[in-house]
Amino acid sequence: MACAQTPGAQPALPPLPPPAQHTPPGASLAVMLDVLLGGAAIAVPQYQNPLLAASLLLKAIGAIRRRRAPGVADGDGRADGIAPGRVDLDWAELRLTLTLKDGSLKKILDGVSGSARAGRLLAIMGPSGSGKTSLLNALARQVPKTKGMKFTGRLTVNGSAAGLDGLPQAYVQQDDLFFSQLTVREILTMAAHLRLPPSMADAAKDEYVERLIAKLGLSNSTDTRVGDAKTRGISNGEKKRLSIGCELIHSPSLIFVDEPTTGLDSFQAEKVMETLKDLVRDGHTVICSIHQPRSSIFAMFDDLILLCEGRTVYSGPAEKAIDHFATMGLQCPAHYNPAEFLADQISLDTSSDESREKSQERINKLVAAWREKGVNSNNGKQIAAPATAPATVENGVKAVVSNGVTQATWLRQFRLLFRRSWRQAVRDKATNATRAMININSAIVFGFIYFRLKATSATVQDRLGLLQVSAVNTAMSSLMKTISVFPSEKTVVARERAKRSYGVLPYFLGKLIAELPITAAFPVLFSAVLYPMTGLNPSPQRVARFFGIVLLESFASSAFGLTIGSIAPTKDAALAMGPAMMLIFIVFGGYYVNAENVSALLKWIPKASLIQWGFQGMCVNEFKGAPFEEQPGAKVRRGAMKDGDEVLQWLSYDTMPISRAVVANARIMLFHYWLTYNILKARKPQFEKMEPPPES
Ligand SMILES: Nc1ncnc2c1ncn2[C@@H]1O[C@H](COP(=O)(O)OP(=O)(O)OP(=O)(O)O)[C@@H](O)[C@H]1O
Repeated sequence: MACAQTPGAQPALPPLPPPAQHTPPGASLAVMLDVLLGGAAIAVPQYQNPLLAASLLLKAIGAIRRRRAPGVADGDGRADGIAPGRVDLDWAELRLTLTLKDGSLKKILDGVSGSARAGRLLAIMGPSGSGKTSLLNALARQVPKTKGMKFTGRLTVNGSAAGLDGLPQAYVQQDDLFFSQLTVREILTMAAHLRLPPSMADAAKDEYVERLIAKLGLSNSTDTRVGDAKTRGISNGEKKRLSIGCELIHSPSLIFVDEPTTGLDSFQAEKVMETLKDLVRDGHTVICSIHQPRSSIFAMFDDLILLCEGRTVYSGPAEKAIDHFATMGLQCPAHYNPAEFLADQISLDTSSDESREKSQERINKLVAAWREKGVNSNNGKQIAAPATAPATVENGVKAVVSNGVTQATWLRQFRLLFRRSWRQAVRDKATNATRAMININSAIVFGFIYFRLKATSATVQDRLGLLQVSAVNTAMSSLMKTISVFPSEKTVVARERAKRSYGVLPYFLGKLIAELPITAAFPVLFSAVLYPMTGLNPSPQRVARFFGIVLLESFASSAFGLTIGSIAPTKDAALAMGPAMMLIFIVFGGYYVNAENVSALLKWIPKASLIQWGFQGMCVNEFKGAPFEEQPGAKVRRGAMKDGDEVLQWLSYDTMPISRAVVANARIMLFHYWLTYNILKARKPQFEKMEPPPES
């Protein structure tokens, strides 16, 4: 017996269109697209209603799933049908244990068993920390590699463990990560061009994206940028649907969705769940975790797993959960949201010692009862309700359109990723304008401090100070720009790489080349304001060289920032590490410490200091062969230097050509690019391997 709906709950959703008719395999891709295009002609007016639009997503995906393309030759490995077929997932005795530093064992998942059926929406519910995400990770075989973690259990697809290999699956993570300056259409188009078969024409991919946008209910936001904390973009619900859309590009059989409604208002949450429900109706196997849904969302669940402290409390048809609790003497009051009731029963009440004890006792009883039931009925394996496959689901596993791994050539990947980096870099006008202002302001401030310096012995200290300040400012502003952006970008890239959407090299090269003009613009701006104000050596050749030295130092610093950003686990960590390390390079930047006097142990630091090489290059450029002006009537100070060469002698730079500083900074830049590339490559997301349960 299910609880009655909560009064005031959302009105019933409009009925969904019936699932698309099953078409026998062997139809062509052109036919598939035809259906998509033709279908859209009828459906377009309905997209004004986002609920209907979301529900229609099914038809598009379904059409792709069920028909084959003429453009997709059998020879490319996707014979007989684009679509992944029916996938039934079963698992038993899943255990995730973590050995903590003190030697104790933390049971994250404690012998969880269950199943998910094609054409049924399975929800995993439980209080925070109960293991919902861990179970999804385990089922997706994406348990992040962690020291001390052990992952055991049995997992089968359509009754076979071998079915897991190459299974087209999608995992929509809880947080929606995108390049913020790209629009909805651009993001989906890129995903389509990377992950759909190359034999499908570009125009067809674009058309497909348009249909997908419409059916995701994103038509009104097609050309809206995703946005970020600084710039308002699409709503959170739209972001979630965009995440789902990106994962659906390759029409996966199995879809995992972690907390799809978290952070959404009830209307948006319902729309997202409708989208999932539609996919289920088409025969996809959808498993989602959810915290505490409203009753209308609970009513969409076909099957339910209740987790508490990593243990199963219930696993079976959603509508029977209340009955199961009733047999334990836990009666759901009338007119009460069943999801809320269930959540209350399996939550630990920590408000007082007494209530904690009482709730813990109740939870233990529920776990024991379920274990007992499971052992008696299924030899320890709780299986969800026998699934009735919807009429549209084909029996047996069919070949797939794509397993989501990139299908694009190296050059294609590079072009797509270059374009994305370019758009991300140039469109962020607010950040670029702020950086430009900061550089201009710094140049004006330093320009006034060192205003119109004369080329005399009296200004040697000022000029050295100015050159050191220029080297430090160039390095710091480039470093900060990079480390404030790259760690977040790295997270998006790591996620995309986990899906094998593209390689590191095309991404990294595309990024470096696309960002070249923006990386160059700010130091050029800084120098263009500073140089004329301060009256440094006005010879055109020296001016050009100064700009070149600053530019190269800026690139080297940006490359150093990439290394920091790739090592640091978070943006905050990068922001702490970067300036602290740069401070060492400042101390050994040529002005405060003479490299010749440094102990053997520290000799490498000035050599690695991009500031030192920048400063050295600027000094040689400014002083080499530069006579000092006569100062009639001025008192000649004791020890005053008579020309620029003497300054360089004093600095121990007299035998150094500018080329040495240039080559050194170029080497530092290339070294950090190489290091970053290798760190990115090595830091591929790694997952725990599932081992069989100990008893088998
Ligand atoms: N890699 C890990 N290292 C340490 N503890 C972990 C790890 N993974 C999971 N845990 C712990 O396992 C428990 C379950 O975590 P999980 O994220 O699966 O819970 P959840 O039900 O999804 O929680 P929420 O609803 O808050 O997201 C938590 O106590 C969590 O701290």
